Amino acid sequence: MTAYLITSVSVVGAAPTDLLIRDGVIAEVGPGLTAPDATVVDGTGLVALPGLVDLHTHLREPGREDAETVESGSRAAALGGYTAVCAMANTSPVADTAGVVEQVWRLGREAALVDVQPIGAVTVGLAGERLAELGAMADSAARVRIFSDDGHCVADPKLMRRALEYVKAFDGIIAQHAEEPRLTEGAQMHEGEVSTRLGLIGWPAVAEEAIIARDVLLAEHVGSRLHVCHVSTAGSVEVLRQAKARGVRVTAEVTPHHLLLTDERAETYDPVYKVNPPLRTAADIAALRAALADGVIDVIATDHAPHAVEDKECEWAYARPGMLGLETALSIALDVLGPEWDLIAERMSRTPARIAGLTGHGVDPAPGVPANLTLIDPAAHRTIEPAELASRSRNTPYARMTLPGRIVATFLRGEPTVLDGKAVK
Ligand SMILES: NC(=O)N[C@@H](CC(=O)O)C(=O)O
Ligand SMILES: [Zn+2]
Ligand SMILES: [Zn+2]
Repeated sequence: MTAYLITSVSVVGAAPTDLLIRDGVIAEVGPGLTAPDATVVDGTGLVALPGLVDLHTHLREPGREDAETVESGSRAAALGGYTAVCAMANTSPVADTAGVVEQVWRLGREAALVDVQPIGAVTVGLAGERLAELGAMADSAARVRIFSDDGHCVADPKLMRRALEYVKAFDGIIAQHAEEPRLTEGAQMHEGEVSTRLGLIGWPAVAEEAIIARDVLLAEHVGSRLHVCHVSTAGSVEVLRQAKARGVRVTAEVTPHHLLLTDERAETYDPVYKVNPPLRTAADIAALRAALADGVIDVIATDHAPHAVEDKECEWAYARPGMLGLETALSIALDVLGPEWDLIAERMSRTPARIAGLTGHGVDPAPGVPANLTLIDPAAHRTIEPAELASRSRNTPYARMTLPGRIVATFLRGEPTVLDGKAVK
């Protein structure tokens, strides 16, 4: 194994120091280190963060390898500064058995660009009718701890209750896509002034808020862990704030796009802006940003949702919802939060690693710690060109936008997956 000496790097915003990586771990931290056998990486002007961890990634394999594969999504993740991603279960076949989650886990190991932690489905085929083999997935080689029907809501309260009860035995989590389906039939975008003007059927904020309110009560009743996916409204933040104040075991995520983009994007009729939950209003964005700062929202998760050209470059009504996120998330966080490195490390690495139970991730560089880290140049800017992304899909909402920050290097257990801003393999 090659040793790496990263010189004059700011660790999570602190004064510059050197980091020596040897045998997969951080061997030494301190100014003026020497190591003749090590490859030197000049860290001047760069910030080192614990490798980012994404709680919500769609890798599309098995089933839609034309849109993304475990390998292409892993490469996109590494280029975005990630060292671990949790892969959602809405594949084809659905990841609702030990066999499928083990296949995804194995593909992740083979790609060896990030740690791929499969999420298991809550219900068979995401159909919302009966529980999947949660125990078998938990006991499998993939050691699944997070279960989600993401893409669909576990709408039946009895099933949701049983799922929460079931995973309690192994401290599992149910990650809910909060959408009351009866309130979003035919919905195309956020229900509000813009949807009225455009004449599109709206997806009301209350469809999300009603499910979160119900689920925090169920989680409280059962004493189980609930995670709320892609929180998008100010009202959801208030429900979560109250639940957390009561001590409910609930965590929540927000996506980069819900922190930046509003429903006015729909005026372009460009389906790249179609996503679930939909882009909301400036007031929602303000509430989400405040909740991220004060901890009511625990993490930024990408909801990286690659889609093939034919599923996206069509009429708005027929386009699939979802947008890319892995390669731009840190830049959006930097744009939205500013150089608040400790907060960024907390929301994008330490807390998601803790929620997912990924030991060895989400730990700041220090002697003896697994060398999972990313180096960012905060002063650099880059213009997003969809064709240059590592993802197999092109549906980024940030095309031709100039964003702050550039990932210079990412290390997974001491081996670079990205160097000089380029994927190593
Ligand atoms: N976010 C989306 O709009 N789409 C996701 C599913 C989901 O996260 O609900 C997808 O799988 O494409
Ligand atoms: Zn979802
Ligand atoms: Zn999703």
